[in-house]
Amino acid sequence: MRAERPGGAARAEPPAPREAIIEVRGLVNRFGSQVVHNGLDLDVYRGEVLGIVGGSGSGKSVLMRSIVGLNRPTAGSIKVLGVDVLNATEPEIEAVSRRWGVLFQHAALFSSLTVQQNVEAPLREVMHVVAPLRKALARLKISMAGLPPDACGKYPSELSGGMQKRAGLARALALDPAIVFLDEPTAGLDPIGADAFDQLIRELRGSLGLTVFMVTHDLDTLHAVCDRIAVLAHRKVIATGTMADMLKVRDPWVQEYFHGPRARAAMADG
Ligand SMILES: Nc1ncnc2c1ncn2[C@@H]1O[C@H](COP(=O)(O)OP(=O)(O)OP(=O)(O)O)[C@@H](O)[C@H]1O
Repeated sequence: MRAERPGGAARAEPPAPREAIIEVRGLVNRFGSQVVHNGLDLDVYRGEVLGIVGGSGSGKSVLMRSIVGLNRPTAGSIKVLGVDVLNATEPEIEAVSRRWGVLFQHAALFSSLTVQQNVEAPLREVMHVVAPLRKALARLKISMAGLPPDACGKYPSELSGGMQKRAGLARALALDPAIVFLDEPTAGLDPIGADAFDQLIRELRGSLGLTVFMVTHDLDTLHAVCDRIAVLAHRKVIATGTMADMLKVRDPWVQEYFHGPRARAAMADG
């Protein structure tokens, strides 16, 4: 929307302030003598796709697991959609966790259930949705994830890696989440499958207004899908910004990662 100046010339309105829907402050994660995070701060803004990068073992998965309640941090605070998840009551945690979906690295589907049953599971267990509606909603999510109708009756072992990821995504979308957490969504996919998955994430973000928190090593994905990148190193988030911002960061790991030949190829393809 544009406002008219008294003189008639159009003036752009200032951008709306960004709303942080995940706020991590002073996060510490220690396993025995190993300190993985030490005073980590991070904000994730509503509607953005944030890519989390960092060397192997830098604590990307531990960060994601801490936010979704699968890892109890040693210290710090985490707010998701305004809820202090480390100090909330059980009903508060249950309510807020319905508002996010998680796609784990290996999709983590129940192997003894069909795709349809996998996607129905949260609708049945969390929302107690009655069978006919549950089946219809599951079919909708499966199609939103780009799977054909005949995938509904298949077991995970009958699907390709890319289809398993899509089924995992369909399950993550089951409860109409505000936030989706993706752990290495394109790992193990061939380049065409990875591109298609990138495109799907972009489309879903656009159509559903999702906020996406994505752990990834995939430079093409960072370039194609992410609005912002957060770099984990030295037990903290050492830089956040766009791909262009990353090129200016002086840390040696960031320089090597974003200036290397693979990064140049990803930029050139974009
Ligand atoms: N439950 C746990 N108990 C002990 N150590 C753990 C636990 N979870 C994670 N770690 C350790 O924390 C460190 C960070 O692990 P994490 O899986 O978050 O790394 P990452 O950045 O996701 O790595 P990668 O890119 O290789 O997947 C690793 O050294 C790992 O061994």
